[in-house]
Amino acid sequence: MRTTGLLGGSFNPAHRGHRGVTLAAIRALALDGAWWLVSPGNPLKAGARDMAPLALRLASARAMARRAPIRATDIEAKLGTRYTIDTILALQRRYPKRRFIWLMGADNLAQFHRWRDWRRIARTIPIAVVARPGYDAVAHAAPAMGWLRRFQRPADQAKSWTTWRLPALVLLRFRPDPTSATAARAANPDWTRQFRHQSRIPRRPLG
Ligand SMILES: Nc1ncnc2c1ncn2[C@@H]1O[C@H](COP(=O)(O)OP(=O)(O)OP(=O)(O)O)[C@@H](O)[C@H]1O
Ligand SMILES: O=C(O)c1ccc[n+]([C@@H]2O[C@H](COP(=O)([O-])O)[C@@H](O)[C@H]2O)c1
Repeated sequence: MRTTGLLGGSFNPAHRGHRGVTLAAIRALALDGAWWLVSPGNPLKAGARDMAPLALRLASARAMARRAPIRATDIEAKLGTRYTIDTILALQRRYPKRRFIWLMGADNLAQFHRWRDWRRIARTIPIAVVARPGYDAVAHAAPAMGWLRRFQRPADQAKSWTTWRLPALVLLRFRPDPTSATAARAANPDWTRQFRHQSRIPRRPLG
């Protein structure tokens, strides 16, 4: 049984924080690897004016995932899903022999109650939340935590996540990484330029 972490995101662009927290989560959860689901469009960010085209965000994610057990994918575009609940159900159907865990940063936990069918997501897949600088208090006070807290598992048992009854939530704390795509865009507003020539290269399918 292969175990895979799923990190959904805009990756506008991908940065070292994505790579660092994914590698740390792979270790903490004893995963075989992780897939980055580069979103065709976060439903809560519809109309964001500085959102680069999917092909360029995917190219940046592939570059950042290089030489790591991480696959950067546009699988949501291929599946035709945009809402996380639909993506998870489709992936579980398509890969019945694989066990998935949903990874997200603490900032996303603060918004989680606004996601479509968020309680159903928690009943469908275990969730690992990664601490993010500045979001500790926000995450603990997150509206979704009012319901999720009772399903929280100790971080020192994280490696046994495949045995957990759902819902199950674990809060992982590594050395917090302050990197963000907002800061990366501010430092390099023209970041898409370096990926323009790579964005049409096809990749082998997920195994
Ligand atoms: N430095 C980080 N520490 C912990 N989690 C992170 C970090 N950077 C990104 N993530 C998580 O990775 C996922 C995808 O993030 P996303 O692509 O939106 O990057 P971002 O840096 O949060 O972007 P932006 O600054 O544009 O909001 C989210 O679950 C987010 O919480
Ligand atoms: O399903 C939803 O309603 C939903 C609402 C907001 C965000 N998400 C997902 O959350 C992930 C993180 O998005 P982002 O833009 O914060 O990187 C990404 O996979 C989105 O598709 C999902």
